[in-house]
Amino acid sequence: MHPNDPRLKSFVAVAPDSHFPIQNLPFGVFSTGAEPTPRVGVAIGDRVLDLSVLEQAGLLSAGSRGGRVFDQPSLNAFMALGRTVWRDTRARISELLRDDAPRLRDDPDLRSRALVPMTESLLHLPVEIGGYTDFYSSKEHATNVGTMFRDPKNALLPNWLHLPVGYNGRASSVVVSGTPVRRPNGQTKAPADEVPSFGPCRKLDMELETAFIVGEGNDLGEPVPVGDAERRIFGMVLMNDWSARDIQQWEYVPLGPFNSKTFATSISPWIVTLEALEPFRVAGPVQDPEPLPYLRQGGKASVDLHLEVSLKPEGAGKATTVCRTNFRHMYWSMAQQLAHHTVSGCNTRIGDLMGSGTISGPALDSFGSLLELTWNGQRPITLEGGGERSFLLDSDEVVITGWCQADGYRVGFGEVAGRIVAAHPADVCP
Ligand SMILES: O=C(O)/C=C/C(=O)CC(=O)CC(=O)O
Ligand SMILES: [Ca+2]
Ligand SMILES: [Mg+2]
Repeated sequence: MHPNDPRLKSFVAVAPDSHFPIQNLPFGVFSTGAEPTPRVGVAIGDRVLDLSVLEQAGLLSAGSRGGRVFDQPSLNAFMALGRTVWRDTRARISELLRDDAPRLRDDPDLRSRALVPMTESLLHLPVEIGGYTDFYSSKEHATNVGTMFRDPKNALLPNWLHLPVGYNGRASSVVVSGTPVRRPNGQTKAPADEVPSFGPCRKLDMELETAFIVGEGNDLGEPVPVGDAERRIFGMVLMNDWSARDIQQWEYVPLGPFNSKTFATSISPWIVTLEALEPFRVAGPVQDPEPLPYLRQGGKASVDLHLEVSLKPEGAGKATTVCRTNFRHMYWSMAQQLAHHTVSGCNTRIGDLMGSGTISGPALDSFGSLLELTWNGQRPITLEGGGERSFLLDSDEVVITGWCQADGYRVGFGEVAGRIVAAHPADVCP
């Protein structure tokens, strides 16, 4: 049976609302208190399947030609083996986890070493990220920000419908879910101020995004054709592109965001493979005007991926869901983003992270940032259990989650979470 077959069941118990049924099998890097060396695992129900244990037991042969690939602190070595190996490995893992497969199921010693409770696992950044690019591919988001930051009458800039706008971000500050996020200090200047001042960001925001991870790079000078782009994508994660709006608004002209987005970018720890997302592929929005030939892509360019953002102040009994939306609203696809990124001859490398851009939908509660949800602070959000928010306060926690819904199970991403910690005192900063 194909590993995406809805009839598959695992001998590992999987709750119906779990994000990690046997049809998913996302890859990540984890460690435990008992074995603190990070290694590669796959999520199944509330367990992590330790691929380094299976590899050592001779049950996985992915790295047979290139040494051990799962006994590694990142997925880069495994990704380097190429797409056929990614697919064969996922199929092999699926076989080993099936409820009718005795090899792992009936070996209590191997099972206890290979299946680790997720609650006992520390999840790490799954890949070594050499480069990080962030796109700007939601038409609704670009229209909203253009309206607030620039000219409501010309909210969408003239290039926007012709190319997937993006900028080169900062790979060094990409962190895994759960890492605290320190409020940045920086320069700001409100329109009424005569000169800029220095201090903690007062408009700290989140951005709901997904990102894809390049699994096969391209050589310098060799663009990736749009039709060849998807087979190079290993998989997707959830991403929160934390943004300091007051710093951004002053600094971004004319080269784009700089310090306002480099203090942290959080990603979810499990990489959901493009293969697992295959059953949920859908067409994206109609593109009018038709893009130039190098960006033309037919077929199911998008994914029906439900997304939610919640906000929880420290000590609050309950989180408030502030956004519900769907990845399928995105105007520019991942393949178009990669084709455009490389059309100049720019090379990409295994492990490069490509952010989708903030994912906003058409409805008022489907906007993917507080900037849009509160309309730059003019319409604060009411929190469950009292209080309101325009932008993030210290100790607030933001959690992004997302899943594809099948009949009776979910192929999900887990979550990406981050809590805000107070800025360093501005007077001790240089
Ligand atoms: O329109 C602007 O000036 C800025 C927009 C953003 O901050 C969004 C950005 O980081 C790209 C995105 O996430 O869509
Ligand atoms: Ca962004
Ligand atoms: Mg960032």
